[in-house]
Amino acid sequence: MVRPRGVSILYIREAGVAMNTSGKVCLVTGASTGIGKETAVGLAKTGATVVMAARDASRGEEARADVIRRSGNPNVELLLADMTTTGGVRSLANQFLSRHDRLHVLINNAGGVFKEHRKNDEGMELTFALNYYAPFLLTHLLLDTLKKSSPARIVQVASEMQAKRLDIAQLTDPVPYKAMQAYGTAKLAVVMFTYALARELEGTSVTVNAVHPGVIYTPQSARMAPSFLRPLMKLFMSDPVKGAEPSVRLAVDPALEGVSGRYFKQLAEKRTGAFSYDWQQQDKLYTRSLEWAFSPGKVQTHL
Ligand SMILES: NC(=O)c1ccc[n+]([C@@H]2O[C@H](COP(=O)([O-])OP(=O)(O)OC[C@H]3O[C@@H](n4cnc5c(N)ncnc54)[C@H](O)[C@@H]3O)[C@@H](O)[C@H]2O)c1
Repeated sequence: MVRPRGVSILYIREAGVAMNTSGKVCLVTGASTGIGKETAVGLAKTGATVVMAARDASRGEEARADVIRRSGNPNVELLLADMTTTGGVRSLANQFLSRHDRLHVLINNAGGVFKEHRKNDEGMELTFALNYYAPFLLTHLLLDTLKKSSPARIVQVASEMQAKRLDIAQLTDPVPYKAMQAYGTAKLAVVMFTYALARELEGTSVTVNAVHPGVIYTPQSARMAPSFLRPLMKLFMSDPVKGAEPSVRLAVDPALEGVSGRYFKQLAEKRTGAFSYDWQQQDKLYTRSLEWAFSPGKVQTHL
């Protein structure tokens, strides 16, 4: 492995924490733009090997070169996958495992809103597939490796925009489809998954936390608004460097060692809605998701 130029312990000014991550491997999804790309820069600055997952080869390569240039760390890799499909997520896990037998930090960052109702080949609506199911599946495909590498951390990039409750029977293909409602439901599911997984991982040294990155001007937030409003949004919203700070901190701050099953609004721990803490609902969601992922014949989504 090539050592990053200069130092192995860096002071991360943005996150305000000192850490040594050289020799550690971090995987960041949705790393070619926005918060994910800045998270890759932040982690690369700590000296870690950073594996960036992206969908598009040329955008991904461009982003990788930029992360190397800005961090001074040459140990930055790129993997390609479309995370709206089960095959894409499995391919990402396989590509990762064919290169690495250790994973210390998994940042499930890829996300977005599909304005139109679209489904993947398995009949799963795409906003749900990308924001909830992809992180669920990827985490499980990499869980043994995370355990083997522990202490290890999983960071789920959620959102403040969480639905108040969810109906498991309606999850995979909500009808009628309302884009922001589907996004809020998927992000609630991510938070509930975080709490359930933290319980599953009790007794191990693998932690999992969810985070709201703030209100950040990125390609995704820009796409959600009419073009005439974008300059104004850019003026009043935070930039992606700020949006990456919470993920970087949750990934590597030594003060958070052992902290698990929590939700952070930027850098502060917060409570989420009452429904998210209902462990019976969490378990229902978890069990159903395991069936989609690992029981042949049950991947079809109408339940
Ligand atoms: N920007 C905000 O204000 C805000 C607020 C709350 C939560 N978030 C969350 O932060 C995360 C990052 O979003 P962002 O704002 O940086 O937006 P972004 O559009 O810059 O980043 C999203 C990333 O996900 C990737 N992605 C999208 N579809 C994909 C697919 N099918 N396969 C693989 N990768 C795919 C994109 O390539 C991109 O790199 C998302 O999970 C988003 O929901 C953002």
